[in-house]
Amino acid sequence: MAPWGYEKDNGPAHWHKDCPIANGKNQSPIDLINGEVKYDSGLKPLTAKYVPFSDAKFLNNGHSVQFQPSAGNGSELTGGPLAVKYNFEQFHFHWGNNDTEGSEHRVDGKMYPAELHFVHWNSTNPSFKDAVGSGGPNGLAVLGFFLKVGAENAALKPITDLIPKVKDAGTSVTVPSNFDMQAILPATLTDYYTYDGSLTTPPLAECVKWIVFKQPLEVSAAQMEAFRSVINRDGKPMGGNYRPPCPLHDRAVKTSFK
Ligand SMILES: COc1ccc2c(ccc[n+]2C(=O)c2ccc(S(N)(=O)=O)cc2)c1
Ligand SMILES: [Zn+2]
Repeated sequence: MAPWGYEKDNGPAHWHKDCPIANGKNQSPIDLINGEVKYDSGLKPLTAKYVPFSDAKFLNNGHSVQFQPSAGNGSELTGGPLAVKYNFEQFHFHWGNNDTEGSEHRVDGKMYPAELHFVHWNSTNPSFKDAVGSGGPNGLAVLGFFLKVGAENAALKPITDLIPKVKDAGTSVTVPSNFDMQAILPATLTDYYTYDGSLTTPPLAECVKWIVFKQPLEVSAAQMEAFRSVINRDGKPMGGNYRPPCPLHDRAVKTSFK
Protein backbone atom coordinates (compact mmCIF):
# COMPACT_ATOMS: atom_id res chain seq x y z
CA MET A 1 0.00 0.00 0.00
CA ALA A 2 1.19 3.52 -0.73
CA PRO A 3 2.44 5.20 2.42
CA TRP A 4 -0.58 6.18 4.50
CA GLY A 5 -2.15 9.59 4.00
CA TYR A 6 -5.53 11.25 3.72
CA GLU A 7 -6.18 10.89 -0.01
CA LYS A 8 -8.75 8.56 -1.64
CA ASP A 9 -6.16 5.85 -2.27
CA ASN A 10 -4.31 5.90 1.09
CA GLY A 11 -6.70 7.55 3.56
CA PRO A 12 -8.32 6.39 6.84
CA ALA A 13 -10.48 3.73 5.12
CA HIS A 14 -7.26 1.96 3.99
CA TRP A 15 -5.27 2.14 7.23
CA HIS A 16 -6.64 -1.14 8.66
CA LYS A 17 -4.67 -3.11 6.04
CA ASP A 18 -1.32 -2.16 7.61
CA CYS A 19 -2.78 -1.44 11.07
CA PRO A 20 -5.58 -3.90 11.94
CA ILE A 21 -6.01 -2.06 15.28
CA ALA A 22 -7.77 0.60 13.14
CA ASN A 23 -10.94 -1.45 13.78
CA GLY A 24 -10.19 -1.76 17.51
CA LYS A 25 -12.48 -0.84 20.39
CA ASN A 26 -10.41 2.08 21.72
CA GLN A 27 -9.79 4.16 18.61
CA SER A 28 -9.57 7.95 18.26
CA PRO A 29 -10.84 10.50 17.46
CA ILE A 30 -14.46 10.31 18.62
CA ASP A 31 -17.54 12.53 18.52
CA LEU A 32 -17.89 14.02 22.04
CA ILE A 33 -21.64 13.86 22.61
CA ASN A 34 -22.55 16.07 25.55
CA GLY A 35 -25.70 14.06 26.32
CA GLU A 36 -23.59 10.92 26.86
CA VAL A 37 -20.61 12.26 28.87
CA LYS A 38 -20.39 11.92 32.65
CA TYR A 39 -19.16 14.61 35.05
CA ASP A 40 -16.41 13.29 37.33
CA SER A 41 -15.90 15.48 40.42
CA GLY A 42 -12.70 13.53 41.12
CA LEU A 43 -10.95 15.02 38.07
CA LYS A 44 -8.27 17.40 39.33
CA PRO A 45 -6.97 20.46 37.44
CA LEU A 46 -4.15 19.77 35.00
CA THR A 47 -0.75 21.38 35.35
CA ALA A 48 1.50 21.85 32.32
CA LYS A 49 4.99 23.24 32.96
CA TYR A 50 6.76 24.07 29.68
CA VAL A 51 10.36 25.28 29.77
CA PRO A 52 11.62 27.15 26.64
CA PHE A 53 13.58 24.80 24.34
CA SER A 54 17.05 25.82 23.20
CA ASP A 55 17.01 23.46 20.21
CA ALA A 56 13.66 22.70 18.61
CA LYS A 57 12.61 22.26 15.00
CA PHE A 58 9.34 23.07 13.27
CA LEU A 59 8.89 20.53 10.49
CA ASN A 60 6.62 19.29 7.73
CA ASN A 61 6.58 15.48 7.99
CA GLY A 62 4.23 15.01 5.06
CA HIS A 63 1.09 14.56 7.17
CA SER A 64 1.29 17.46 9.64
CA VAL A 65 3.41 20.40 10.75
CA GLN A 66 5.07 19.65 14.05
CA PHE A 67 7.09 21.39 16.80
CA GLN A 68 9.76 18.90 17.84
CA PRO A 69 12.44 19.54 20.46
CA SER A 70 15.74 17.66 19.99
CA ALA A 71 15.57 16.35 23.56
CA GLY A 72 13.49 16.62 26.71
CA ASN A 73 14.11 19.57 28.98
CA GLY A 74 11.87 18.90 31.99
CA SER A 75 8.69 20.17 30.31
CA GLU A 76 5.94 18.08 31.81
CA LEU A 77 2.23 17.49 32.38
CA THR A 78 0.66 16.32 35.67
CA GLY A 79 -2.74 16.21 37.35
CA GLY A 80 -6.18 15.85 35.75
CA PRO A 81 -6.82 12.15 35.10
CA LEU A 82 -3.10 11.37 35.15
CA ALA A 83 -1.59 9.21 37.90
CA VAL A 84 2.03 10.06 37.10
CA LYS A 85 4.14 12.77 35.42
CA TYR A 86 4.22 12.86 31.60
CA ASN A 87 7.10 14.34 29.60
CA PHE A 88 6.40 16.71 26.69
CA GLU A 89 7.32 15.17 23.29
CA GLN A 90 5.91 17.36 20.49
CA PHE A 91 2.92 19.34 19.29
CA HIS A 92 1.29 19.30 15.83
CA PHE A 93 -1.89 20.29 14.03
CA HIS A 94 -4.79 18.89 11.98
CA TRP A 95 -6.84 21.23 9.78
CA GLY A 96 -9.29 21.48 6.86
CA ASN A 97 -9.41 23.30 3.53
CA ASN A 98 -12.29 25.48 4.75
CA ASP A 99 -13.68 26.63 8.08
CA THR A 100 -16.41 23.93 8.23
CA GLU A 101 -14.00 21.01 8.68
CA GLY A 102 -10.56 20.17 10.06
CA SER A 103 -10.73 18.98 13.66
CA GLU A 104 -10.41 15.30 14.58
CA HIS A 105 -12.64 15.28 17.65
CA ARG A 106 -16.14 16.71 17.20
CA VAL A 107 -18.60 18.11 19.75
CA ASP A 108 -22.19 16.98 19.18
CA GLY A 109 -21.17 16.36 15.55
CA LYS A 110 -19.65 19.83 15.08
CA MET A 111 -16.16 20.05 13.58
CA TYR A 112 -13.84 23.00 14.22
CA PRO A 113 -11.50 24.33 11.50
CA ALA A 114 -8.44 22.82 13.20
CA GLU A 115 -7.17 20.89 16.24
CA LEU A 116 -3.84 21.25 18.07
CA HIS A 117 -2.32 18.21 19.83
CA PHE A 118 0.27 18.43 22.62
CA VAL A 119 1.80 14.94 22.94
CA HIS A 120 3.31 13.73 26.25
CA TRP A 121 4.66 10.32 27.34
CA ASN A 122 4.43 8.49 30.66
CA SER A 123 7.70 9.19 32.47
CA THR A 124 7.82 5.70 34.03
CA ASN A 125 8.97 4.52 30.56
CA PRO A 126 12.57 4.87 29.34
CA SER A 127 11.53 6.64 26.10
CA PHE A 128 8.63 7.94 24.01
CA LYS A 129 8.68 4.86 21.74
CA ASP A 130 8.57 2.55 24.78
CA ALA A 131 5.59 4.53 26.09
CA VAL A 132 3.76 4.08 22.76
CA GLY A 133 4.38 0.33 22.99
CA SER A 134 3.79 0.01 26.75
CA GLY A 135 0.26 -1.39 26.34
CA GLY A 136 -2.88 0.10 27.84
CA PRO A 137 -4.18 3.69 27.76
CA ASN A 138 -1.55 5.31 29.98
CA GLY A 139 1.42 5.36 27.62
CA LEU A 140 0.73 8.82 26.21
CA ALA A 141 -1.33 11.82 27.31
CA VAL A 142 -2.42 14.09 24.47
CA LEU A 143 -3.99 17.51 25.09
CA GLY A 144 -6.40 18.46 22.30
CA PHE A 145 -7.33 22.08 21.67
CA PHE A 146 -9.92 23.07 19.06
CA LEU A 147 -8.98 26.09 16.95
CA LYS A 148 -11.62 28.53 15.70
CA VAL A 149 -11.22 31.62 13.51
CA GLY A 150 -11.24 34.91 15.43
CA ALA A 151 -8.57 37.15 16.91
CA GLU A 152 -4.93 36.61 16.01
CA ASN A 153 -3.23 34.17 18.38
CA ALA A 154 -0.10 36.00 19.51
CA ALA A 155 1.28 32.93 21.31
CA LEU A 156 1.03 30.79 18.15
CA LYS A 157 2.25 33.60 15.83
CA PRO A 158 5.96 32.61 16.11
CA ILE A 159 4.91 29.16 14.87
CA THR A 160 2.39 30.20 12.17
CA ASP A 161 4.99 32.73 10.90
CA LEU A 162 7.34 29.77 10.27
CA ILE A 163 4.79 27.84 8.17
CA PRO A 164 5.88 29.36 4.82
CA LYS A 165 9.39 28.03 5.56
CA VAL A 166 8.11 24.42 5.85
CA LYS A 167 5.62 24.52 2.98
CA ASP A 168 7.11 21.39 1.35
CA ALA A 169 7.14 17.89 2.86
CA GLY A 170 10.41 16.92 4.49
CA THR A 171 11.48 20.51 5.24
CA SER A 172 12.21 21.92 8.70
CA VAL A 173 13.36 25.12 10.36
CA THR A 174 14.89 25.94 13.75
CA VAL A 175 12.49 27.58 16.21
CA PRO A 176 13.84 30.71 17.93
CA SER A 177 14.85 29.80 21.50
CA ASN A 178 12.69 32.57 22.97
CA PHE A 179 9.52 30.84 21.75
CA ASP A 180 7.21 30.57 24.78
CA MET A 181 5.15 27.38 24.43
CA GLN A 182 3.47 27.93 27.80
CA ALA A 183 1.80 31.07 26.42
CA ILE A 184 -0.26 28.95 24.00
CA LEU A 185 -2.14 27.32 26.87
CA PRO A 186 -5.08 28.99 28.61
CA ALA A 187 -4.18 30.29 32.07
CA THR A 188 -6.11 27.49 33.77
CA LEU A 189 -6.50 24.06 32.19
CA THR A 190 -10.06 23.46 33.34
CA ASP A 191 -13.17 22.19 31.52
CA TYR A 192 -12.04 19.19 29.51
CA TYR A 193 -13.34 15.84 28.21
CA THR A 194 -11.19 12.79 28.92
CA TYR A 195 -11.33 9.22 27.64
CA ASP A 196 -9.08 6.27 26.74
CA GLY A 197 -8.17 6.18 23.06
CA SER A 198 -5.48 5.84 20.43
CA LEU A 199 -3.07 7.64 18.16
CA THR A 200 -5.20 9.14 15.35
CA THR A 201 -2.61 8.25 12.71
CA PRO A 202 -0.82 4.96 12.03
CA PRO A 203 0.33 3.03 14.05
CA LEU A 204 -3.05 3.87 15.75
CA ALA A 205 -1.73 2.36 19.00
CA GLU A 206 -4.36 2.31 21.77
CA CYS A 207 -2.02 3.97 24.24
CA VAL A 208 -3.51 7.44 24.74
CA LYS A 209 -5.23 9.17 27.62
CA TRP A 210 -7.06 11.88 25.65
CA ILE A 211 -7.75 15.26 27.28
CA VAL A 212 -9.77 17.53 24.95
CA PHE A 213 -10.52 21.07 26.11
CA LYS A 214 -14.04 22.42 25.77
CA GLN A 215 -12.95 26.03 25.14
CA PRO A 216 -11.46 26.51 21.64
CA LEU A 217 -8.38 28.63 21.06
CA GLU A 218 -8.73 31.47 18.52
CA VAL A 219 -6.47 32.01 15.50
CA SER A 220 -6.88 34.70 12.83
CA ALA A 221 -8.12 33.97 9.30
CA ALA A 222 -4.57 34.74 8.12
CA GLN A 223 -3.15 32.14 10.53
CA MET A 224 -5.68 29.57 9.29
CA GLU A 225 -4.73 30.42 5.68
CA ALA A 226 -1.06 29.76 6.53
CA PHE A 227 -1.93 26.14 7.42
CA ARG A 228 -3.85 25.80 4.16
CA SER A 229 -0.73 26.68 2.15
CA VAL A 230 1.14 23.60 3.45
CA ILE A 231 1.82 20.86 0.88
CA ASN A 232 1.94 17.08 1.46
CA ARG A 233 4.22 14.44 -0.09
CA ASP A 234 2.01 14.31 -3.21
CA GLY A 235 2.34 18.06 -3.70
CA LYS A 236 -1.29 18.58 -2.73
CA PRO A 237 -2.62 20.88 0.04
CA MET A 238 -2.23 19.06 3.36
CA GLY A 239 -5.60 20.35 4.57
CA GLY A 240 -7.98 17.50 5.38
CA ASN A 241 -5.32 15.68 7.49
CA TYR A 242 -7.92 14.55 10.03
CA ARG A 243 -9.31 11.08 10.79
CA PRO A 244 -13.11 10.83 10.98
CA PRO A 245 -14.68 9.85 14.34
CA CYS A 246 -14.44 6.20 15.46
CA PRO A 247 -17.06 4.11 17.36
CA LEU A 248 -17.07 4.68 21.14
CA HIS A 249 -17.91 1.01 21.89
CA ASP A 250 -18.16 0.58 25.66
CA ARG A 251 -15.95 3.50 26.67
CA ALA A 252 -17.03 6.32 28.98
CA VAL A 253 -16.18 9.96 28.29
CA LYS A 254 -15.72 11.88 31.55
CA THR A 255 -15.81 15.64 31.97
CA SER A 256 -14.20 17.91 34.53
CA PHE A 257 -17.17 20.25 34.14
CA LYS A 258 -20.92 19.91 34.77
C1 LIG B 1 6.69 3.34 14.71
O1 LIG B 1 6.35 4.00 15.90
C2 LIG B 1 5.67 5.17 15.77
C3 LIG B 1 5.17 5.72 16.94
C4 LIG B 1 4.49 6.90 16.90
C5 LIG B 1 4.29 7.57 15.70
C6 LIG B 1 4.76 7.02 14.50
C7 LIG B 1 4.53 7.66 13.28
C8 LIG B 1 3.82 8.85 13.29
C9 LIG B 1 3.38 9.40 14.47
N1 LIG B 1 3.64 8.78 15.64
C10 LIG B 1 3.22 9.38 16.81
O2 LIG B 1 4.00 9.38 17.75
C11 LIG B 1 1.92 10.07 16.96
C12 LIG B 1 0.86 9.77 16.10
C13 LIG B 1 -0.39 10.42 16.30
C14 LIG B 1 -0.54 11.32 17.35
S1 LIG B 1 -2.07 12.08 17.62
N2 LIG B 1 -2.60 12.72 16.27
O3 LIG B 1 -1.83 13.12 18.60
O4 LIG B 1 -2.96 11.01 18.02
C15 LIG B 1 0.53 11.59 18.20
C16 LIG B 1 1.76 10.96 17.99
C17 LIG B 1 5.48 5.80 14.55
ZN1 LIG C 1 -2.69 14.68 16.20
